[in-house]
Amino acid sequence: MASAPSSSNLPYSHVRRHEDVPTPSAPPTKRCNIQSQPPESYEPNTWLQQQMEHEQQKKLAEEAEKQSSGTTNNDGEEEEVSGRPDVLSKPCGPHNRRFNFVMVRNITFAIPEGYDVDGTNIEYLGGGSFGNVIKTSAVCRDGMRRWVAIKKMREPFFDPHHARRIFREIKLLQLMRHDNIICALDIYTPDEENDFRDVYVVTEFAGRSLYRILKQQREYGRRVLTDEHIKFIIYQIIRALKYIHSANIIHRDLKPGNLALTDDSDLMILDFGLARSLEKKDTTLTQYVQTRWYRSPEVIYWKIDSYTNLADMWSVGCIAAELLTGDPLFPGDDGIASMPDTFSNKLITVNAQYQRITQLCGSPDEELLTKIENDNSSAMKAVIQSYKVFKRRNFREVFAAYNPSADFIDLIEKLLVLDPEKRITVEEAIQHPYLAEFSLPDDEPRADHIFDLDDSQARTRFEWRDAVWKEIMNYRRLDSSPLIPGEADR
Ligand SMILES: Nc1ncnc2c1ncn2[C@@H]1O[C@H](COP(=O)(O)OP(=O)(O)OP(=O)(O)O)[C@@H](O)[C@H]1O
Repeated sequence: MASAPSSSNLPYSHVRRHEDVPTPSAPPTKRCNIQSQPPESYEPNTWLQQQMEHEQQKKLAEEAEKQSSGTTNNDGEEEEVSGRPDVLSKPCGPHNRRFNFVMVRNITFAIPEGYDVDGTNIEYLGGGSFGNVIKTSAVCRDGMRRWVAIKKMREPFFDPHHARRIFREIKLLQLMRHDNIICALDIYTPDEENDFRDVYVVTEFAGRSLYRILKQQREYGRRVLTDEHIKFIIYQIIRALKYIHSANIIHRDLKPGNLALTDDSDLMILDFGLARSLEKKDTTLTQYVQTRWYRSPEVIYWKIDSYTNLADMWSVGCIAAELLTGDPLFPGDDGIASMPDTFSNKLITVNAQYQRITQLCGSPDEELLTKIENDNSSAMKAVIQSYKVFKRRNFREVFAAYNPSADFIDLIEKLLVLDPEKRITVEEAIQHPYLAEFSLPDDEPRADHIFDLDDSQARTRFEWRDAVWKEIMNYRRLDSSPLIPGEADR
């Protein structure tokens, strides 16, 4: 494998390192006079951290003021973290581990013995439709203490569809081995087999999500991601996709919320809940799989025969443009995404987003309309033809205010192409001149085999539950996995 380019050429490290972390029991530093503007030289997360500490300071000051004026908070608001973290359960679950039960934002997290459960060191990272995530740290088998993210799955066996999603995510988090892709460090449950309800997946804490960084940029009206950061971020996404696509997997949910950035600008792709294998014909390959704003036109509008991993490349184009401008490229009306996925609803509801896409990328040409007709129906073609027709715009003019390089424009022009068959592939994108500064072909690995997710057969939710149980039982711990007490002596 070629060595990483010398750090003098790079503003940050090329490949992720597993950094040691300071002992988290140290009290958080209290700072005063924190600048509201980022200093000239900074890393995005350092700046973000400062803003968050600033906000925290303000909150603490407001609370202190309330208390001194006798107006204590009696409105029933819960503390962020509560519980009795020093009380360990009896050994339980499939591996007879002991757990602390800690309440974070009204959600009880079972945290295995050996992890840091001091409330002041636990941070709530966020929650989506499938789980809630907290950050803490743990001493690992290689002797290092790492920050970790613990995801408690939300009602994992609610129905077969949901259970399969959890199964897939767990499977992929074990199969993926790449610097820019999150992998599982621990998978556990405190439950016994006959009462198996909760699933926890532990991954290395990968930094702040790009969604948060971009949101803070907007809120503070200051661009923190430089052109160099943007290029390095795009390079790392494409480097990861090269690996993912070579394993015949489509991510299907690339968006800023699923990308995390460390202080060194190392990027990790998170969350493989919607990923699927390319080979399997799968009825859940619906139009509603990707987050709407980053979804490719062939996923939203026309038939999904040509829905290959090129849909991920469209998402990269949307993310790249958002990194440049700071704003989502095609913000649609998300409220309508909850409507039933019928043909007519799709046509009614997609209008706003469709218009935004075609205003920039142009309406389908005759060649694409013919493909749409062949893959779908003449009715579908007629509906698409009934929409207002736009000509593709000159990207250089559209983005001129942001001063992008000619190479950047050339890359996004090749990513944001309506016809997936004409869109740039990941193998082509990684060789694009825009990324030449970072590209090291010998250090852009492909997967060494095609991943078999073993998820295509129809199963009941109980069968999926059994399959997840087996995954927990058979999970092979890594050197970077948290140490199970007593394990070091074995
Ligand atoms: N390893 C990690 N490091 C840093 N942040 C993380 C990590 N894992 C998850 N997060 C953050 O936790 C939050 C919620 O996680 P996640 O997106 O996995 O939940 P979800 O229910 O699957 O969400 P969605 O509905 O988008 O699929 C997100 O903001 C994400 O950035």
